[in-house]
Amino acid sequence: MSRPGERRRAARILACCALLTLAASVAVVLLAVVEAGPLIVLSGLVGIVGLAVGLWWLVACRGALRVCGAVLAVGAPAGVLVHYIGVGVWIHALVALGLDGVAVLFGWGAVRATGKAYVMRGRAAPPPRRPVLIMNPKSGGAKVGRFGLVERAEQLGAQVHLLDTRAGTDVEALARTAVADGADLLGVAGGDGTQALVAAVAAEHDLPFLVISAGTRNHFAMDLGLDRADPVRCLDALTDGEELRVDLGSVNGRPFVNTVSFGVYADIVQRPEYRAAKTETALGLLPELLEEASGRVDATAGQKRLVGQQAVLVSNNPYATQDPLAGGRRPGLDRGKLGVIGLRVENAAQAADLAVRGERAPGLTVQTARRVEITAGADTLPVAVDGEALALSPPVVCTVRRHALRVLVPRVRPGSVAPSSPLNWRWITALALGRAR
Ligand SMILES: Nc1ncnc2c1ncn2[C@@H]1O[C@H](COP(=O)(O)OP(=O)(O)OP(=O)(O)O)[C@@H](O)[C@H]1O
Repeated sequence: MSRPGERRRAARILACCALLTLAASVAVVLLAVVEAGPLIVLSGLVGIVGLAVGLWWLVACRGALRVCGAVLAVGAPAGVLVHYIGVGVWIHALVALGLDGVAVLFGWGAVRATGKAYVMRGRAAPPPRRPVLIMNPKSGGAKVGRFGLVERAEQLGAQVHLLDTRAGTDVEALARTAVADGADLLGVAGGDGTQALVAAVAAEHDLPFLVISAGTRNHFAMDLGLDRADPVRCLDALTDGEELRVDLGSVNGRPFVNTVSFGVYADIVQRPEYRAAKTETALGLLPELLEEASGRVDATAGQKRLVGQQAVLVSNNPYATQDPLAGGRRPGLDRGKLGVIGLRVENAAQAADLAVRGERAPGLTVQTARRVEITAGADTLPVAVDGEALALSPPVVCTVRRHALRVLVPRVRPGSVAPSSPLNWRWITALALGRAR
């Protein structure tokens, strides 16, 4: 489907389907209200509030209140379900939820058909002649060995350096030596922290950088649209690649590709016991960390001041926070902006407010900025940079360098591209009526 006329027609059909499905969902809810009375709407709302309050008590309190929180967090949604079963509308609820999901899918289909979905555009790039790849044999549960990455990379003409995980390797120095020896591409098979360090050296020398999804989380690879299930596919870039220009973050001069966290999360990941027992460690520390004034940070994001935040997340390009289909993803890595999410929740009422009103609640700030400065009362601040635990001296300044990094990616990438902004139903309606520009 390449011609504009055909695309427009397809977009209009999909927009009509989205609106019809949404209307069907509303009709099902109205039918349920007619059959069972308006109390079911109130019941749903009470369920959401109960869940939020329960979760707050679970994470922020200890002892009996924590137990009550766990019971409430499970009991509130279960209570709603029992109520809906009792009055015979649970099928309505399920069908309405399902229809909402389908409506959103049609909506995004319409957006994509118009070509309005944000896509990072690659440009043709010649294959590298002297690629050097740094591989971490331990990352991602030994993916380098399991997927035979060394052998495959060497078959494709790359020189491979394995990290010495016993002694520890200075990856930055290794990358600099490779450049001095004539590498015309640097690449990493490993975690995002290692990716960032080598990416910065590549950016400094204006060399292309190759990301191989051999880490545990591979968030950078995910938002580049790379295959996270099979890291071998990332090596296709060496023979059939294209180049993306993406942004590189910097926190007090140290590079980052994904996120920098301040506040409770950064504090928790500093603890040595965290790696082995994530949930237990978090639950053990959260009540004090959420309460303590000393752990709070202030942030200045562009013109906006965020005071006394329990957690601040700064990301290399903003996350699609409102998209149900794109949650936890960045639609583009090339917009020259930092995403900023600040959280300040003092009590159960504010947690409930957050659950009901989302981004409109005062406890949550979501915005973008080109520079973010974090200050705190303490001399050193725990900071998680791409998941790595560090301690930095405040003020901590995060900036982003637009298009600083050339990333060589396979021309054919299976990773889907996340939509760029929340679905705009007014625009979808205009599209369905043939009035959208
Ligand atoms: N520069 C290095 N030199 C030697 N060993 C390293 C180095 N960096 C990491 N390692 C070792 O490799 C292990 C895994 O590394 P890393 O945390 O980067 O990968 P990962 O946990 O799979 O990725 P991520 O959690 O970022 O997705 C570390 O626990 C450490 O033992």
